[in-house]
Amino acid sequence: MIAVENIHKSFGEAHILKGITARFEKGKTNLIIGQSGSGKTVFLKTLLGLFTPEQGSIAYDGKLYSELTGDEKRNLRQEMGMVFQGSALFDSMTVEGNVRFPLEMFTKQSKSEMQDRIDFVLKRVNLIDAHHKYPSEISGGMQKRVAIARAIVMNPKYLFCDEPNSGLDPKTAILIDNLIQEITEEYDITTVINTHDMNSVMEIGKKIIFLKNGLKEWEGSNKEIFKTDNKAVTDFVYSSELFKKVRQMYIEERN
Ligand SMILES: Nc1ncnc2c1ncn2[C@@H]1O[C@H](COP(=O)(O)OP(=O)(O)OP(=O)(O)O)[C@@H](O)[C@H]1O
Repeated sequence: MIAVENIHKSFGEAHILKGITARFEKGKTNLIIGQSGSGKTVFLKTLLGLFTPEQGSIAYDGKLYSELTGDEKRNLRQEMGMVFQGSALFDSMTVEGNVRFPLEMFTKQSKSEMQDRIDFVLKRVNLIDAHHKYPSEISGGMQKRVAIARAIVMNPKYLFCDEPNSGLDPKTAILIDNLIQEITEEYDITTVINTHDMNSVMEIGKKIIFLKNGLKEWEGSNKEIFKTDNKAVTDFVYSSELFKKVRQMYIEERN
């Protein structure tokens, strides 16, 4: 579980995060949604320890980040997996090489231990025949699977995903969402996902934090988001005609 209290982050005069308090639960897919520029990426990077907030606190499973020693902070970083927007694979490395990279960087495992772990995580993300291919030789959906395999190879307690669906067709996007959800539940990971994708909200939004202008405007689940009368949330969720119709049907059914 990650508990955030009153987080503020500015860049010069620009006050981006204006006092966010939130909890991200273990074994759940926690989604951060909000319009472009609302501060989602800055928030995610702050949770990852890439940005230092000027005010407020973050506790990882009860341990306050500000009270950790340098070694403890390094250990914590190794417990964090990250799936970047656009996969961010190393083009010059094979699928296996990409997944091996964190193991070589951060562990002293033998070659055979590494190979066992690589085989295990690639199988877990349903990539069996792609070990020796290069990123340019596989599809976008397969690249995401490699990025997920690389993110979980160190057995993380925390998994952060920035727009994991960007660039994927809707069907592949749902498969990737479901994979992230299954892995989160199976390994009891605290997963935080930044997304614009309303399909993701509906499919895996077990807990949703809606940001507006650097503040938490609303929180709830995918079931609750359809019932809310919060105008900022409904404007965001129902900006598409399809979702407007879904809401209308929901309201008609309710009456
Ligand atoms: N390193 C930085 N230095 C200065 N300003 C920044 C920095 N990173 C982000 N910002 C500003 O913070 C604001 C919020 O940006 P952020 O990337 O968090 O938005 P977002 O909600 O993730 O948007 P999107 O959905 O488009 O990715 C923007 O105005 C952006 O210009």
